[in-house]
Amino acid sequence: MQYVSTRGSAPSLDFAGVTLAGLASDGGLYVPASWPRSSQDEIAAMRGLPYAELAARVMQPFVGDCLTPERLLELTTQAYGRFAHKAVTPLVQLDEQQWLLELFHGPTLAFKDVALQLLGLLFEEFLGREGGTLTIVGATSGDTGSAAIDAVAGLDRVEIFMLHPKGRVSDVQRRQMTTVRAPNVHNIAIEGSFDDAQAMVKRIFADESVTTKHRIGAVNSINWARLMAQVVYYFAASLQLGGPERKVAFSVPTGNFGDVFAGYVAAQMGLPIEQLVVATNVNDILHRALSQGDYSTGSVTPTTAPSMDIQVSSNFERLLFDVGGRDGAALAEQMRGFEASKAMNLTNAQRMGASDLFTSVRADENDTAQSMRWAYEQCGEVIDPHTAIGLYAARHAAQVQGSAMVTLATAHPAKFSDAVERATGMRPSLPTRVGDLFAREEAYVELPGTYEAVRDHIVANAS
Ligand SMILES: Cc1ncc(COP(=O)(O)O)c(C=O)c1O
Ligand SMILES: N[C@@H](CCOP(=O)(O)O)C(=O)O
Repeated sequence: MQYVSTRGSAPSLDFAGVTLAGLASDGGLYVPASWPRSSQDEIAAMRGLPYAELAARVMQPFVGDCLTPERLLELTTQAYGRFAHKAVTPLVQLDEQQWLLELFHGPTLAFKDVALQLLGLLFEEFLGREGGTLTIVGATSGDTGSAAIDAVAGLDRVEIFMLHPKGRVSDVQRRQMTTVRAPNVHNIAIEGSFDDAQAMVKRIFADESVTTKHRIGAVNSINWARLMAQVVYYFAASLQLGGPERKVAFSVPTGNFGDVFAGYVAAQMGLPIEQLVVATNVNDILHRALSQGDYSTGSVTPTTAPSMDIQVSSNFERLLFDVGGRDGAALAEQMRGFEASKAMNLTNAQRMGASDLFTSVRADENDTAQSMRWAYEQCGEVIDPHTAIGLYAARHAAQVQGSAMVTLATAHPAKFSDAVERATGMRPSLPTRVGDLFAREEAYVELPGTYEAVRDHIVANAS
């Protein structure tokens, strides 16, 4: 399997290459040169497989000959061995039509663990073969940071610098990052928003004063391997609910468009998906883009779902590339315009292409709280604000008769216990597996929100 850049001019790479590269050298994102397809019989034959085996089966075409099937299975078995639930991503039924897909049974209590536990192992595997080290620079609105740090803390060949927006992540999220004391982990709180942090990360990849000295890597969903691992749970849920014979719809709390793009990939692979509902909070650029073609940024409003407080949604570029006819030169031009003006209109082809599978719903803070209350009072389920936005969207999207609707439950409610308690009167407690988070000492530096300050700090501290 070869991968091409959405901006058309970076060299194509194999799976090991894209895993270590993160971002393409032309500023684009890597996608498979073509989508591997499975027949309905092949998909049906995956029913009943343990999660690690299903993962290896679904991911093998993307990995190609970079890993043998046996080695891939060893890695998925190791990655998912740390999950607290045997099913890894269990389904919970809410009513006749609504289901939750719980993605928070990993070590850091959010869906990011599903991909990052594997990505840490892939880094070790490929760096072990090639030699050398990787300096990871990442941006987080809370969950990617903790999951990535957990996955790479203590690794010999990897060092991580994680940027989070100061004061805009929950206490649990911050502590999950800043209490990890390993020599290869560096936490940075910047003045500004997640978008500011993400823009700095992308800029570092293009900064020769850094890249000539350090091999820069990515743990954000700009890294293809992240998305690939997230495709698997769409298969897992569908197969349990009668797929591939029955079509299933998914509602996905969305920020950087990675999780929902993984659903799109599952559909391209042949998994029958009825609909993908893009659920946003008041930072609703994706809702405006999908419903009106208007992809223009505003300022970011802090909400009770901080991990979705995002305006510039990295992976939307992957969708625009695929539904817009895979014209890298044209997309590069369109993205240059967007980067200059912070606004763009989708082309007709992009709008029409996206509307085949995607719909969108926006939930404000009131809707989010009400959704948490509904889940608790009507179904006995305590859910976090991000999941609540997904569930609100699932219940308000134009329904397709008869299909099961699965909301991705992206974080454990205890990561956002203040917001959950305010909405439901019930304070969720942290599972014991996260340990004594509030007793441990934190370590992080605070930097101004300028690129130069962050770059200089990384250069001065990278080994
Ligand atoms: C809990 C939670 N839900 C939803 C999202 C949005 O996911 P994505 O950025 O893949 O769209 C995030 C952040 O990525 C998150 O941390
Ligand atoms: N919500 C995310 C933001 C980063 O998204 P990613 O999926 O691109 O890593 C977070 O929790 O950090």
